[in-house]
Amino acid sequence: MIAPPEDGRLRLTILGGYLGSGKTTWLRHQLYEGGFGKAHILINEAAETPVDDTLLASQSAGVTMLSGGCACCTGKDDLVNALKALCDAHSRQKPEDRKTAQIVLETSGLADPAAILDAIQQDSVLVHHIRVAEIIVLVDAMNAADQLRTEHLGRAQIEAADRIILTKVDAVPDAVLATVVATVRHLNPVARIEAAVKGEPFALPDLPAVPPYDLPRISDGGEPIQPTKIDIPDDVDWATFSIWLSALIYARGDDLVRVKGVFDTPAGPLLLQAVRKSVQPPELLPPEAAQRQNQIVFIGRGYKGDDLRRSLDYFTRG
Ligand SMILES: Nc1nc2c(ncn2[C@@H]2O[C@H](COP(=O)(O)OP(=O)(O)OP(=O)(O)O)[C@@H](O)[C@H]2O)c(=O)[nH]1
Repeated sequence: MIAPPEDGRLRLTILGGYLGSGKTTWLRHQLYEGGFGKAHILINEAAETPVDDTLLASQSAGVTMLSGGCACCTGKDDLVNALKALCDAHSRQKPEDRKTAQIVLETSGLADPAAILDAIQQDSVLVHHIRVAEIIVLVDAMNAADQLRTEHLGRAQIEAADRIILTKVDAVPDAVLATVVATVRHLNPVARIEAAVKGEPFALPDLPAVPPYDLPRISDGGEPIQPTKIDIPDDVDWATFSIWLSALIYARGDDLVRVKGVFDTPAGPLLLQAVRKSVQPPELLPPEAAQRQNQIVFIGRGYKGDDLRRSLDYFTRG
């Protein structure tokens, strides 16, 4: 998609990418560097998980959480209404502020950016007030092989992009990176391909010419990926909980695509997360996140939420 010239409409950037691909990390860095000016941020998380707004609030003009489901399907109306509200506010701004105003939509990891673009273009009000400037899609170089072989959505996201940013390139050897680049290029021959490490731009090295991953034919009709939120009891024994969580991720990491939780600790709210079997170092959050503590969200397929709850209960209570 080629962005039309400036025409007084409010500029929107759609930031997509599969679950855990690094969207919040990248956006945080861009906002810190002033990359999107003082943009208004719309966040649509797959599981009402509770942290991205606190991570992004301080560097933006404002943050709106869209928690009524994925913005490309069940949450489409919420997205359209939120965009209309922002258009209203934009039309009341002073002319000099209107020129620089913009929106960044961080989609849920389960959203197809093409469907979001379609929803905007199909709305007779939005199409006159919003200009979709760019669709940026982040691709996790560490997990791309698994995701692209098995997830139809991962491929659809890449196909929809104007710009693709490969993330976690610090964690993969050049041989893997070369195959990821070849695969992304095969899926979307026209998008610009860049790379980043924890949000910082990273110059791609000269990579050998290699064939793309062999991608089997898959349909998008498989078992849907679902979020399950579990409240962790305040009196949980943390050592036992950690063992349970590690064992669960080790045993079921291929089904649990994403795990994200915020826990109350004496040092403040602590964010714990994993992308498939890769558990990330814990991160202390700003104190505002404290109201959402002791909740963990699992996003995946092939298990029932109640089974997870029972397993945790059994393990931690003996
Ligand atoms: N090594 C490495 N880790 C990264 C990089 N970018 C992100 N991460 C880590 O990957 C994990 C997921 O990053 P997020 O930014 O939360 O990903 P997301 O796409 O916003 O996740 P969802 O909103 O749940 O889909 C975090 O633990 C990040 O620290 C990177 O370039 N290198």
